[in-house]
Order: sequence, then C-alpha cells, then structure tokens
Amino acid sequence: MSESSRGSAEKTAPETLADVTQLGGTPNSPDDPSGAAGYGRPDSAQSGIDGSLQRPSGLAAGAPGVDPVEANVLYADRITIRFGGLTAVDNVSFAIPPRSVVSLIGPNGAGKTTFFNVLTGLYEATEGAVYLDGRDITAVKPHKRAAMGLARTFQNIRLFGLMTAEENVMVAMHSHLKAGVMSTIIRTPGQRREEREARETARELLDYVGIGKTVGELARNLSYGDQRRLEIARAMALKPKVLLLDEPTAGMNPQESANFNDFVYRVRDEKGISVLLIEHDMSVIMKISERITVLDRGAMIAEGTPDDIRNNQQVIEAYLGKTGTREGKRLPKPGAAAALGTETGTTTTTDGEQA
Ligand SMILES: Nc1ncnc2c1ncn2[C@@H]1O[C@H](COP(=O)(O)OP(=O)(O)OP(=O)(O)O)[C@@H](O)[C@H]1O
Repeated sequence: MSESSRGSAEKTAPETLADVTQLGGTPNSPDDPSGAAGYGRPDSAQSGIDGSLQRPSGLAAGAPGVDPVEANVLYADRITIRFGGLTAVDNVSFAIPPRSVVSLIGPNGAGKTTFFNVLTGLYEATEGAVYLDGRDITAVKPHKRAAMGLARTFQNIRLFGLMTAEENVMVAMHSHLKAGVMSTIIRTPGQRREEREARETARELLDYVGIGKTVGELARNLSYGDQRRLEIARAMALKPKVLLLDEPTAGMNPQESANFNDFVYRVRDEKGISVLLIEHDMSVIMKISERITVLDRGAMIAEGTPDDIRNNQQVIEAYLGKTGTREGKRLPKPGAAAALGTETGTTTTTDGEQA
C-alpha cells in the first residue's frame, strides 16, 4: 500500500481487524515496494525439485513426537522462495490436518499467494518440500497434484464461459474418467455409461454447492457468487483431499458469505475434505477457521486459533503498522485496540498501557 493509502486507512478509523485488512493492509516488502522487481519464475530449489529432499529431520509442527508429514494431510516443510534479491517466503512450515478448516492471512505483499502457489505446484520453492498424504510432491506438476487430491480455486475466476455449468464440472472430471480417445470417438457403451454417470455426478455437485438450478446455464451468465460456487464444484469434481480456496467470498453479498461458512463445514464434515482459505474478509476468516497462520513480509509471525490471532500484538502491528517506539519497544497505532475486535475494545501495549 502506498503512503497515501496508508494515510487514508488512519483517517477512516478501522473498527475491527476486518476493516483494517479491507483497507488494504501494509505495503509490499520494503525490498520491493513496487512489487515489480524480478518478476518471473522464482529461483528453483538447489535440491528437492527432483524429489531428493530428505524427510524433515525435526518435527517442525504439531505435538511433540508426532511426525508432521504423517499427521497432516498436507505439510509444507521449511519453504523459502526467492525472486532474485527478494525473499517472498522465508522458511515457513505449514500444516493442514485431516478434516480441518485452516486459513492463511497477512497484509498485502506478505507472501500468501506465493506460498499458495508453492502448495499447488505453480511455483517451485527455492528451498523446502511439500508432502501430500505423507508423499513428497515437491517435484510433482500442478495437474498431477490436482489428480492426487489437491484441488484449488483461483482469485480470478477461471471458468469456460461459453459452456454450461454442468459441462464445466464434467470437463473438470476428465482426469478421473477412464474412456480413451478411440472409445470417445466411436462412443462405446462403456463410454456412454461413463458420460451418463459423469453428468449425474456433475448435477449432484452443482446441487451440493447450492446452484443446482443453473445446470444448463452458460457459466458466463451466472451471478458472481454462483460462478464462485461453480468453481468450487469443479474443484470438488477432482475428489480432493484438500481444497485450496483463494479469496472464495470475494464478490459475494453478506448473505452469501454467511451461507459460505456453513457450506465449508459441510464439505469438511460430510466429505472429509480439509479446506485452506486465503481470504481478505477477516469476519469470514475469524468465524470459519480452526487455525490461522499469519505471514508478514514473507515470514510466519503467528499461528493459532482465531482468538490467539486476534490478541497477538505482532499481528496487530503487521496490519496496522507502528506509530513509533518507546524505550526501544514498538507500539501499535491508535485504533489497534478496536482492530482486535476484543470484547472490551481495549488492549495492552508492549509497555503495559491501554491503547
Ligand atoms: N513472480 C514474482 N516475481 C517477483 N516478485 C514477486 C513475484 N510474485 C510475488 N512477488 C513479490 O513477492 C512478495 C509477496 O507477494 P504475494 O503476492 O505472494 O503477496 P500476498 O500476500 O499474496 O499479497 P496480496 O494480499 O496483495 O495478494 C511481494 O513483494 C511481491 O511483489
């Protein structure tokens, strides 16, 4: 965020942590305020891209004595990504337990999208490894990760606008269908049966995400909220173990956002799928997440329950910036207490004073 927009954030006196982030958060890394330096592929790992990385020697996350690779459906071990001179993600370990809803948050430029892209395989980490269901997938390409159970949606919706909702879901199922090229051309009974089943599954999924009525409508004619749901239906067509949702409530109205919370829990409880969200709407994040990881300037600064995060001084500072220091200690800007959304509306500074 620029100095001018930071100024406007102060003027509008944010009431909650949600307000703070809606206002745009803090600037990009000071190393790259424009965000433009060295755009392109990140520096690749010196080791590990060929899958040769060793299992994590330490138990970087979770209960003592528990191997995080085995205990979690997805585990990212000490991920670092450099773009030229800029370290966008710095030695971050991250766990998604089975049947869980977890979130990744942080101010603008914190490294969320970059980290997300490492999980999905779009970016190769400079250092570190990613494990899905105990398997090292560091060297696995994105489409193969998707077929292995790591499905995602995009910040900018990606649908086939001139296909119907049903066709969009059927296309996504393609990797799970058995029919070969010849049987598709001559339409064998087996291929026809598979297509019929795929159509049924597509309809069930559209029903499941709450847009069953749109089955024959062109994707481009759907409302924004329904397009987001269609994207989720497409991701679920991959029968994922983990669903990675990038800004899923963007463009949804308040009622749609509220329904979305219930929907995510249903996905977790009924389908046994773990869900990771990157989301700017703090009200959604705080309500929905079991655990939250906070990045700031590429580093992980906090991990915990929504209450832990709401009350974490470093998190407040990361979102609000600092007004200055006293006796060498950093103080939050005025308004930080309100930003916490605590019951009392007050918080204690690092000097023990009320902000
Ligand atoms: N391909 C790239 N090449 C060079 N620098 C990059 C690249 N992608 C991201 N960066 C830089 O890495 C840092 C982290 O960016 P990233 O987009 O991951 O942050 P973010 O937390 O997702 O931000 P936002 O909330 O604004 O989307 C930023 O300084 C950004 O400019």
